Amino acid sequence: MAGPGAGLLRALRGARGRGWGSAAGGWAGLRGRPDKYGGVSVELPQCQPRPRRRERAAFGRWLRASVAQWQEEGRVAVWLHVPILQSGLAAVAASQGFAFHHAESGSATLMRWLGEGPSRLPGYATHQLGVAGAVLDENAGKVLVVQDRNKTVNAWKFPGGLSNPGEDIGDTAVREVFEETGIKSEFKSILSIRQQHQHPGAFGKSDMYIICRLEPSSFNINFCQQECLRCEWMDLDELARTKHATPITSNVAKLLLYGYREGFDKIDITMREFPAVYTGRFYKLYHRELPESYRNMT
Ligand SMILES: NC(=O)C1=CN([C@@H]2O[C@H](COP(=O)(O)OP(=O)(O)OC[C@H]3O[C@@H](n4cnc5c(N)ncnc54)[C@H](O)[C@@H]3O)[C@@H](O)[C@H]2O)C=CC1
Ligand SMILES: [Mg+2]
Repeated sequence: MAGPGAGLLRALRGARGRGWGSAAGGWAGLRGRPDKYGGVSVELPQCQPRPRRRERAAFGRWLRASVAQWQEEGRVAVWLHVPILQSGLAAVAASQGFAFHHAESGSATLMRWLGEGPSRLPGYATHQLGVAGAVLDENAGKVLVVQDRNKTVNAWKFPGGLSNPGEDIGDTAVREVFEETGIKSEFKSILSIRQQHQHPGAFGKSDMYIICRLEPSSFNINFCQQECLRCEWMDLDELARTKHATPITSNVAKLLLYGYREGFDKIDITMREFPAVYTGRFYKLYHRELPESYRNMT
């Protein structure tokens, strides 16, 4: 058979080459992969075109029989990974008690709890992370501030933005400051963390907003016209007093001024890096200064 339907039919006929006459149709060859929590995970094949009524009906029969089998085996949950072009199968699964757990650009993951009592399956991402940089020129006592082009109230704030997947906090601050203002800088510490729920800019999810202390290594502003209306080096003392700043910016400006005058050790949450035991990667631990005698305690 030629044409775009060939891949789908081949995939659906499965490893054993069973035809559409059998109850499960081509899905008979598809197997679930057990996970360590007692659940089972199924990847539906990537194939085109969209499933028609006959394929959806065969999938529904296969799913019903498979779920009954997994229940008999004592499995507590089913995870179903559905490629976006097969989204019609998500509707079939929904009619059998499945619900969306999360989606990436090319696929959706559905879940169904089979265990006793209410579902104990964990939710997906609950927060987005925004990071801003308070870049302080210590010689001049000036701090870098911007006004957002897309906000109705033009209050001063620190340049910043959303973290990319897999990006460290300090790297987001340095990148966003450079993209929005053209200023190069180095991460020194975390100054504050704001958590806000049901955030309109986070599609109703929670928002974590971290402000870092950065040290500049360049001083000529070349700000992004799309994102910013204005960008300036402002006296830190003035930023701490002005009414034309967002409340978080005002509070952190006061904190930064206190550290500038009395010593950054009073305000800094610094970072140390450690090897992660399980993944073989490194993680970053942020905390207030810990004296050497405590660090090396055994
Ligand atoms: N209190 C403060 O001083 C402020 C804090 N924040 C925090 O900063 C972080 C986000 O910083 P941003 O500078 O906003 O991020 P960002 O610098 O990564 O920019 C986000 C971009 O996405 C665009 N965008 C956002 N939603 C969109 C949508 N629905 N459709 C089309 N385009 C969209 C925006 O116009 C902007 O260009 C958050 O954590 C937020 O809570 C943001 C503004 C003020
Ligand atoms: Mg921004």
